[in-house]
Amino acid sequence: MLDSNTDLKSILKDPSLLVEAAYLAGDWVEGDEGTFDVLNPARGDVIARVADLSRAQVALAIDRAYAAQKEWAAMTGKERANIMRKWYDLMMENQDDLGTILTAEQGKPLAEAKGEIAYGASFIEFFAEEAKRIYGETIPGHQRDKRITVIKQPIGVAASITPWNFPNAMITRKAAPALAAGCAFVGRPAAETPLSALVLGVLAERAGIPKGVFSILTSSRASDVGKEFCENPKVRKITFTGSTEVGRILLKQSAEQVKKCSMELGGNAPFIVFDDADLDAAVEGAIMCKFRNNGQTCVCANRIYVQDGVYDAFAEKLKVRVAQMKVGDGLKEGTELGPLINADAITKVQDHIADAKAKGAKVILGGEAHEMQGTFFGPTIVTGATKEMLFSTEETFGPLAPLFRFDTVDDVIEMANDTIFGLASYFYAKDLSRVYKVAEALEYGIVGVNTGIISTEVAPFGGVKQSGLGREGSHHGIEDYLEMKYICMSV
Ligand SMILES: NC(=O)C1=CN([C@@H]2O[C@H](COP(=O)(O)OP(=O)(O)OC[C@H]3O[C@@H](n4cnc5c(N)ncnc54)[C@H](OP(=O)(O)O)[C@@H]3O)[C@@H](O)[C@H]2O)C=CC1
Ligand SMILES: O=C(O)[C@H](O)CS(=O)(=O)O
Repeated sequence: MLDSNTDLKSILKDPSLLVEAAYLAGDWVEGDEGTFDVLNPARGDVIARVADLSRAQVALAIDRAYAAQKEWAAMTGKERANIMRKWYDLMMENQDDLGTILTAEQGKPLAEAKGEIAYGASFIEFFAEEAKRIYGETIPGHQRDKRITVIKQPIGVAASITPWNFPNAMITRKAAPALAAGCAFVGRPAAETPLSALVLGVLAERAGIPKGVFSILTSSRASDVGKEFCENPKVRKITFTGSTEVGRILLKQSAEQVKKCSMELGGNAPFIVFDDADLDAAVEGAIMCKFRNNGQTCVCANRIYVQDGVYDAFAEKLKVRVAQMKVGDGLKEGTELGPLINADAITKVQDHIADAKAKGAKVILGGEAHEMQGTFFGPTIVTGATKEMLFSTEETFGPLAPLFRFDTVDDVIEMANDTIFGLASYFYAKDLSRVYKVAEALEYGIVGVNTGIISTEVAPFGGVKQSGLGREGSHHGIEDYLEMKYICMSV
């Protein structure tokens, strides 16, 4: 475990995986703007000083990506797949170290961090296989002498901006389909979590991904990098995961050059427990769904709706289970809830609790900063939640579970859909006709039925309404990196 006398390198099996230079088109470079600090959220101390690239360096990476992409796209799908497969293997061989680096900079418990590495790697494995299956089609001609063929080609250079909450998987979920399609990839990781991104560069280099095809561009100036990505004509695709607010900025900036955009934005997931649900299973599902990554996940349950007849029983069972959850340093054995990412995250949780209390909600568990101080916060449950409270309209992004009471199926569908967001939703019920009715009525891109975990590389992940554009993962995920070309031939 990391303590104040031990640096991060010393607890890695392969210390060369921890790098502070940026990976600019196959070269490891210093930042023209110096360095910026990476903190361990569990302790608040500096664990690395990472290259702070200038906008000109970002532009250079794009130039090189643009040049390298042609040769990468010219390879067969199988050639690209073989290199990507090696990249996947290296990630899994180094899963422990990658997990340790992730926990040290992001805070989530080590078991969860290792789980994220396997999840992140699964996108590389999956899309490496898809590289061989980028099929076109033939369409019967509209005239006797016409033959119509449709081919799919890589868009070109894809630029990605990703958040701190899944510092590995949010990058691989974009880079893997991009590379499989034959695009080059330039990625800017969140300033809070650049180390998990840079190690992907180390392993990409070891796997033999050609210079220029994959870059990790660390910078403390998110908006400068975002502008370069959107304004540089050599970038043809913008892919983003993060808040709806920043998504809107990137969409506006991309409009000038009509760039293709994929947006995986905020959520406000309803989690519904009907009176015929298996309550114990619903409690376990709610815990996984709400407290995964300490609530800092855009598919986390944000509003928990419980039907009148089982409300009190569910609240009591949830309280008993959540009270047992162990809060601590993610690198410490047995920790189930790590710290939040920073002080702003704590403030947001506190604001949501204070607002709910002022409007009549009752805190039945937690509600206060944890005894460990810093950015630790005790898991919290409030009852008597109503639509006037802040968490009805805003993502809390923290360990707060508000319980709303409802009466009928129609009531809860109306409440669940009463939001600008539409990413993930969940419900627990047994009655089959109710299951179909509710699954169809929820205005969300993802519906979990009798499960609190829906993330997998084989399914299309994404939202409707202001939760985003496009889908990531599954065979659909590669389409966002391909252009369709129709060839009309007269014979
Ligand atoms: N969909 C999801 O998975 C996520 C949703 N969110 C939601 O957003 C809220 C705020 O979290 P936060 O991390 O601040 O999310 P942001 O949307 O602000 O950040 C996500 C990424 O965008 C970068 N960024 C910020 N501003 C710009 C800009 N103008 N141009 C280009 N890139 C930019 C950030 O960089 P930097 O880190 O350097 O600021 C980060 O890499 C959360 O509470 C949650 O509700 C947050 C994260 C993930
Ligand atoms: O893949 C996931 O489970 C999530 O994408 C993480 S997030 O984007 O919902 O936060």
